[in-house]
Amino acid sequence: MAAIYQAVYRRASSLFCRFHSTYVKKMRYLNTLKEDDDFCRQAQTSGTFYLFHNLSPFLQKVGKKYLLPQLSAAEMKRILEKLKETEQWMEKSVLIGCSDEHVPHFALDLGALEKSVIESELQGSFTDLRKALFVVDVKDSPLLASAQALLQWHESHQYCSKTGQPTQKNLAGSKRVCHASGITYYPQMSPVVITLVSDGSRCLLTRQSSFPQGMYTALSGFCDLGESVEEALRREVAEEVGLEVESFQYSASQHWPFPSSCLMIACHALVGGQQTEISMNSLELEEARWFGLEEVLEGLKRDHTSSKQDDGSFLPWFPPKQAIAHKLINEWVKQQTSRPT
Ligand SMILES: NC(=O)C1=CN([C@@H]2O[C@H](COP(=O)(O)OP(=O)(O)OC[C@H]3O[C@@H](n4cnc5c(N)ncnc54)[C@H](OP(=O)(O)O)[C@@H]3O)[C@@H](O)[C@H]2O)C=CC1
Ligand SMILES: [Mg+2]
Repeated sequence: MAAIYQAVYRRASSLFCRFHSTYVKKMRYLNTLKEDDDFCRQAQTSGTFYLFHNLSPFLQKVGKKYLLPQLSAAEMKRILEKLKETEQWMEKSVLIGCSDEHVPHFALDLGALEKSVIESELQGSFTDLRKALFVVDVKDSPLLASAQALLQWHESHQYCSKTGQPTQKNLAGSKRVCHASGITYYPQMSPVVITLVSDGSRCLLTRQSSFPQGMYTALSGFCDLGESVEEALRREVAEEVGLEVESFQYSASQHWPFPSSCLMIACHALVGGQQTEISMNSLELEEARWFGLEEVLEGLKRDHTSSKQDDGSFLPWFPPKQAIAHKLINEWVKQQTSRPT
């Protein structure tokens, strides 16, 4: 009985919170969808769907642009009918957001179904995320990354790690439950500190051997269990380049889906003017060096194609604006150019 009252309460509060801002109403609506399967099932009939196929998002190329189409529930049903599948498939979707007008958005992976039929029917193609993320409109990248990450999490958490029994997704896909052990599993992100180290007039950028040739970025590292962001930042800078951080400042954070979901916590760090000699951990890094303002300004003008020189060498370039390292580097340039001379 309590569950019914709870559901009625939630619906009533979401309907009568007219005094709240659009944002608050939106967050409360999304929370109700996550908590109330019946409410979410009902909402699906008026929702929109982003399609994936084995974790590759469906994109449509229009001219030079790559669009991220949203299918209506009716179009979703038509596609499933064409594939001779039942509407039940829609319940395999996961909630990834909603519009200000409370139209819920879902992501659905049709990986078990015939890809070519869907692509020809919808006039587009399923595209690897590592490409898709950088060709869609930059405002769509975070949604694409989180949708794919949530679908990937469900795919890799089909069984309870305690009982080995299958786990069940709730309608919105915000959790999975093992009914044998009663354990609830929630999607996780691994916290990573990414740090642009500066000595006041230079910034320290690094390369791993796995990076595209010529690309340098800020150093980064996963937080160990039990570590604060501060402790992880100091440890990673000491571990990777042998320097001691004197002070640091939080900048911003970002969900990053590669290789699996990380929460990038971006900071600027200052090292003491005297101890700036880098001792690089060559197990982790291929290169780590100081960059002056001029060299950074030049690098920001390049990308992976213009970096390559006629003699086969590569001039430094930096991650694109979809990566939070780009923001750190631009903030450092602003700091440098606004310093009193
Ligand atoms: N968005 C952006 O601007 C940038 C994002 N990144 C991302 O930051 C992440 C971390 O960068 P990286 O420098 O490689 O990290 P680290 O410096 O921590 O080194 C990677 C090592 O961390 C360990 N590790 C891997 N996964 C995890 C995990 N989930 N939790 C704890 N430890 C882990 C592994 O060590 P072992 O093999 O010993 O287990 C791995 O070899 C990467 O996913 C990278 O894609 C990096 C730079 C820029
Ligand atoms: Mg690292």
